[in-house]
Amino acid sequence: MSKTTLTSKIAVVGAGEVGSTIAYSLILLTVAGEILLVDPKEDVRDAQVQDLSDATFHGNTSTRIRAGTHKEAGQCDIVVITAGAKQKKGESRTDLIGRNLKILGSAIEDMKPFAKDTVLLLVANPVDVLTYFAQKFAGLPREQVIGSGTFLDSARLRGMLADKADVAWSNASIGGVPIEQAVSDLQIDRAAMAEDTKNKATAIMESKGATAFGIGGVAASICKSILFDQKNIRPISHYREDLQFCLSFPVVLGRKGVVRTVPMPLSEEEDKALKRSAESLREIVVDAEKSST
Ligand SMILES: NC(=O)c1ccc[n+]([C@@H]2O[C@H](COP(=O)([O-])OP(=O)(O)OC[C@H]3O[C@@H](n4cnc5c(N)ncnc54)[C@H](O)[C@@H]3O)[C@@H](O)[C@H]2O)c1
Repeated sequence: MSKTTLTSKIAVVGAGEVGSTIAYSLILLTVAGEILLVDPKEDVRDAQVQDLSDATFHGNTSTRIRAGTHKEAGQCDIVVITAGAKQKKGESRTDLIGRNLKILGSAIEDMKPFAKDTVLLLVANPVDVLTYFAQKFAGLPREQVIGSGTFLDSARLRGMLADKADVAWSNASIGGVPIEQAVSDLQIDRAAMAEDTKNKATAIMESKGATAFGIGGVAASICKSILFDQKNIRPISHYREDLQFCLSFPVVLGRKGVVRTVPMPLSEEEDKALKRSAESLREIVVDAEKSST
C-alpha cells in the first residue's frame, strides 16, 4: 500500500510507558495515517506527543501523531486501551481489578458512541478480564472487542526456542514440524520453558518497573493485521462460547477483528489446565462484579 493512501486512524488510550511504546511501534510500522494519544494527564500526554512527533520527522513514515479526546477515539478504526493503574505495594489482585475496571468503564463511557467498525484492542491487565468487561461496556459486536492475550508470551516462547535451536527468529516456528522431531537432539525442558515464559515479564519489571517494547511490537502487529485485513492467525483473547469467558486462542484476524477461531488440538492435561484457568478467571470476575455493586 502506498503511504499516501493511509487514511486509517488509531487511538491509543493511556499515554504511559506501554501506550507511548505502542504509538512508537505504530509510527515505525506505518500502518495508519494518524495516531491519537488520549490521557487525562494532559501534561504527560502532550509531552509524549511532542517526543513521538520527533520520530515522525525523519521521512520513513507518513504517520502523524496528535493529542485526542476520548470522543475522537471512539470514531477511530482501532482503539488500543492501555489505560490502567499499576499494582500498589500490598494491594490485592481483586482491588487492582476493581480500580482498573473503574478506569475502563469511564474511558469507554467517554468514548461512546463508537463508530460501527471500530475495533477495541485491550492491552491493560488483567487482559482477559478487561476484554470480557469491555465487551459488556462497549456494546460493539463481540468479535470487534479483543485482547492482546498471549501473543506476547507466544513470541517470548518462540524466541527462547529459537535460541535453543540456534535458528533465525523468522524460522522459530519450525515449519509446523513437532518440536520433538525438529529439535530431537536438543534438551528441551518444556515445563522450565513454560515457567521462564510466564516469569519473564515479572523479572523485567523487577529491574526496570515496566515492560513495554515487546507489547509495543505485538500490539502494532495486531493493528496491521486488522487494518490491512490480513486474515493471518494470531493468539488473541476473545470470547469463547464453550468457556463463557475471554481467553487467548488462535484466531483469524481481519478488519472487523475476529473472523473465526482456529481449532487447537490440546492434550487431556492441557485441556484440564485450560479449564482450571478459565474457572479461576471467572471467579475473579464474580468477585469484581460483587465489589462494584
Ligand atoms: N497485555 C500485555 O501483554 C501487557 C504488557 C505490558 C503491560 N501491560 C499492561 O498495560 C497497562 C499500562 O501499563 P503502563 O506501564 O503503560 O502504565 P502507566 O501507568 O505508565 O500508564 C497508564 C496510563 O493510563 C492513563 N489513564 C488512566 N485513566 C485513563 C483514562 N480514563 N483514559 C485514558 N488514559 C487513562 C494514566 O494517566 C497513565 O498515563 C498495565 O495494566 C500493564 O499491566 C500489558
